[in-house]
Amino acid sequence: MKDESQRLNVLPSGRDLRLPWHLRLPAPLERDFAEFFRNSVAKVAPWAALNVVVLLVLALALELYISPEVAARTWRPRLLCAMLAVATILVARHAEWRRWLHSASLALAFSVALTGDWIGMRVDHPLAFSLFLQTSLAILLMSVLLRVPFYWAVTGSLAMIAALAASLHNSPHIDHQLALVLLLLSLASASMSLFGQYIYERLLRQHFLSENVLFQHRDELHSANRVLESQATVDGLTGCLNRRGMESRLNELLHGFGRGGTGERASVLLFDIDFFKQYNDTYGHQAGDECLKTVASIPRALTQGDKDFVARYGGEEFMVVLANTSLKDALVFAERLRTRIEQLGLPHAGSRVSQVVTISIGVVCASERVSDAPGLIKCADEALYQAKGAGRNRVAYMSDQGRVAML
Ligand SMILES: Nc1nc2c(ncn2[C@@H]2O[C@H](COP(=O)(O)OP(=O)(O)OP(=O)(O)O)[C@@H](O)[C@H]2O)c(=O)[nH]1
Repeated sequence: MKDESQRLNVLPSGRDLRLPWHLRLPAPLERDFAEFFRNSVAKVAPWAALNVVVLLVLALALELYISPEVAARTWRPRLLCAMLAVATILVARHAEWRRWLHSASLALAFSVALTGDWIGMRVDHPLAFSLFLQTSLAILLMSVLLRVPFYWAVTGSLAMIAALAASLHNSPHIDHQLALVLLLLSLASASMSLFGQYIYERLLRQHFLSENVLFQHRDELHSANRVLESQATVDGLTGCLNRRGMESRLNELLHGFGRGGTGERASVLLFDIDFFKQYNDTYGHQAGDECLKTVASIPRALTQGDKDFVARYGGEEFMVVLANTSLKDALVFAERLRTRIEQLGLPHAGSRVSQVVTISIGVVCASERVSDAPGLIKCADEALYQAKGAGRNRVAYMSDQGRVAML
């Protein structure tokens, strides 16, 4: 019972939206998410990188304030950071380079952190230790502004704090107590930013999953609609258009032909299998179905234009519409169709006109006189009726003047 309901419920449900605590999604979704994430990061990366440049300029101003000598010694690492920030902007701008975006962001964050540590070790000034706090700043930049994926951010933060600890250990100006305070401060800001990063990425993944499920719903609905649409316009037995499909295609094709509309001249052929009732009576209804399928396959194979089509008009009555075709050409087509079906040689013992299955055809071409679908069908029907009356297995047509004649 449960299996049955699962089978019927092909659309994803709310349960598919649940996200595990570790945030990882199944492999194909994870790949799509990575792409989605990079694109979302790309939107903020230029601003984040610009932010870095502004911070570097402010840091330079601070150094100049401390001593121009300090600034003179630190321009190289600052320049490297600025260059990396600009590189990050460039990477974010090109879709094909974006897969390097997170690596570029991490490189930038490391440079910011290491620059601070490096300068801090060399500046002999009580304010020097503030430069060590760039590790915390870099972690914040990386996690919040540059949006490095959570697991990368955790690894990157640990590496930066380890680098900070090593720098502090080697710095002659900073005593152990101050070093511990700096480390704890960095750890505290790193945990805060990582927590924020975790929440942010969770929300982003949730949003991505919801969108994904919505898209799946939309695709399922589209394909269901396509199936329904084709079921509504195609005849199940012969695969031709049904009457509804025929009417809409014919109206679309003619659309105001002869009255300044966008439609074009078309010829309509209506044909009917001769003595089909007797065929059914002689060979049975199932054989009758097979006969209908075989007969329908001939005009379908003969029509070539994109806009031409074959429709099952009624039980054993079919319609062929030839777009942009004159009456003369339509009559050539009709005669070829009649001959091909006769040449199939399907035995028809009940027929009074032949030993094999034959058809009668009525043809009309759109003109100033008749240019709409109902008018053309009526004329083709009238010609078909006369073809039957004249002995069947023949083509009759209605001229532009409205007279029916035999081919
Ligand atoms: N096997 C089968 N027979 C069908 C189908 N649809 C309609 N028919 C049969 O087609 C026959 C049509 O009979 P009529 O309208 O008298 O036409 P006819 O016997 O071909 O006579 P004429 O058109 O005057 O030559 C009927 O016996 C219907 O039962 C179908 O899908 N399958």
